[in-house]
Amino acid sequence: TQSTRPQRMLAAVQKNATRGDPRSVVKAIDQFCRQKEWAMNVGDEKGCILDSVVSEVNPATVLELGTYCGYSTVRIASLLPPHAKLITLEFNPDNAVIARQVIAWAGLEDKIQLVEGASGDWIPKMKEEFGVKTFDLVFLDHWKDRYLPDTKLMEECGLLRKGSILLADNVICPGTPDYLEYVRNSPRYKSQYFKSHLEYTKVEDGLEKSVFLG
Ligand SMILES: C[S@@+](CC[C@H](N)C(=O)[O-])C[C@H]1O[C@@H](n2cnc3c(N)ncnc32)[C@H](O)[C@@H]1O
Ligand SMILES: O=C(c1ccccc1)c1ccc(O)c(O)c1[N+](=O)[O-]
Ligand SMILES: [Mg+2]
Repeated sequence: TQSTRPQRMLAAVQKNATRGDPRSVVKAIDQFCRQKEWAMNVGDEKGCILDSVVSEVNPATVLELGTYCGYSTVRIASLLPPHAKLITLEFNPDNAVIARQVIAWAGLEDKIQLVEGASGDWIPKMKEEFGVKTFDLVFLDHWKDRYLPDTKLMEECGLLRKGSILLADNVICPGTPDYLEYVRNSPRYKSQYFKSHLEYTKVEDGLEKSVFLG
């Protein structure tokens, strides 16, 4: 039977990356996506911006919306301080199966909790299920029409504190116009655009970094 792109991506990781070496996993996936098949990972160019924001925030608690195969999950977790925790949400079970193996290959299982299910269902349960108070950093990279409703939901559930950082992928391509308008015009956020390109292409895209002001 025909394999899927995530399965072929995992095979490339297991073939070309070193177990326990997160950076080699990131490199193997980027090589696969540049040389073999495009895939919707945040990628190497925007990934460098992601790295710089993670390093600057040095978060103890991170929420990622949209795991896919775990590329950005591994990228973020590899930069976290000891005892820091990353919760990543993925509602496609086939993707979750692959992501768990990519995360294991990188040796980052202890820092990452992959939760299978929809963000809208799980965000209201974060406190009771995972003992989370607030998130220091949220990486938004799931379906683009969910960025705004989930941001409002996180506000309502008290998951953001003064200084929490939202980092959103794809604000230009495919685009998240309602989210962008909200974080750029709301008095509750201070927003900044990081111009870049759609992963593995020359098409313009970028990340929007928004600080929650409380
Ligand atoms: C662009 S991919 C994530 C890429 C990943 N962040 C990376 O850079 O490697 C988007 C993923 O979000 C998942 N997704 C979309 N909407 C979701 C939702 N509401 N809750 C949970 N997962 C969702 C999709 O199944 C898909 O795997
Ligand atoms: O929506 C797409 C998409 C649309 C059409 C075909 C393939 C992907 C996409 C493209 C680049 C991204 O970085 C990304 O996060 C997504 N996504 O699905 O969330
Ligand atoms: Mg994306």
